[in-house]
Amino acid sequence: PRTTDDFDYSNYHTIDQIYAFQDMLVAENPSLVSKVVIGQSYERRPLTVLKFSTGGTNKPGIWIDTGIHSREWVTQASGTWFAKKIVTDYGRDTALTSIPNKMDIFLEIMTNPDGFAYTQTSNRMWRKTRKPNPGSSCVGTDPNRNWDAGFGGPGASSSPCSETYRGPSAHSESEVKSIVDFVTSHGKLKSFVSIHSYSQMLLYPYGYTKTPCKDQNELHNLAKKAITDLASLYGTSYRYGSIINTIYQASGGTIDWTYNQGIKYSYTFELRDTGRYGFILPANQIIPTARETWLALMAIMKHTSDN
Ligand SMILES: O=C(NO)N[C@H](Cc1ccccc1)C(=O)O
Ligand SMILES: [Zn+2]
Repeated sequence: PRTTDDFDYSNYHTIDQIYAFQDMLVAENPSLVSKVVIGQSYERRPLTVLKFSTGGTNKPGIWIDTGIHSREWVTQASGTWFAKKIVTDYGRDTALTSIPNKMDIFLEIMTNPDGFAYTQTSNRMWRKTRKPNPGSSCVGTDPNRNWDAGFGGPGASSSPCSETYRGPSAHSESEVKSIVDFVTSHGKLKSFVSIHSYSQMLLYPYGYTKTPCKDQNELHNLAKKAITDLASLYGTSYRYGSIINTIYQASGGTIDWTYNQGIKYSYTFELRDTGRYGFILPANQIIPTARETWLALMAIMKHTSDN
């Protein structure tokens, strides 16, 4: 496609097509969108973040990532649609326009590019990173267990062959450490949303402990509002609650770390479906999934912007 207007949002794309999309979007919208490279993957692919900003310095920010688990293809596809939605609605939709006027939005679409490339060439069901593990024939670390939040506790594996291998140490994966460094240096993120599939859930901290997070009531009520907005479009029903109570115990998870950094509005989405297709969601569900999820994201971004 020559422009992001004729990019096919209703289909899955290759890693190169998604990188090219990001560059096209920046080129078409230089006053709103820029590309920040926050690091490199193990195989030296750039970790690119789209920044949506109306300028100014030291503004608060909102972070959204998709594709941290590479096989969850509807999330990178939805992230692409979100990026186009922001530039389309800015200056046209009042609710959206007020967000970048107050806060920068950071969107990392390809958060695990090595794993994503691997799902396209070798194993569609690949989840982890692609860094080899010394002393093992098994490759990769689960980037949703590698964060320094209850790291190494119950709900992660010490075996390199496990899908939930936590890695040799917290932040050992460059795909994770690059975000850690970005979050730390930015210092003013108010919301952090990490998007996975599947199960149709909206989850907030904690996963590593049953202890309720201090903002549990507010996060629970906001989650309820967000999934109600989501359901208003096609009736898609989501469950919501803390990670440990809603899905299972998991240690070293992304949003447990971001929440403990003081980023109050930390959420994980589990997009469609509930298991009929699972990670192999038909492409004709990409746009409906992106549209309904956007309503929930708008609820979270509006609440973040107002508080
Ligand atoms: O894998 C997915 N979804 O794709 N999420 C599950 C559950 C989860 C969600 C959020 C934080 C920690 C754990 C996982 O095992 O990582
Ligand atoms: Zn996942």
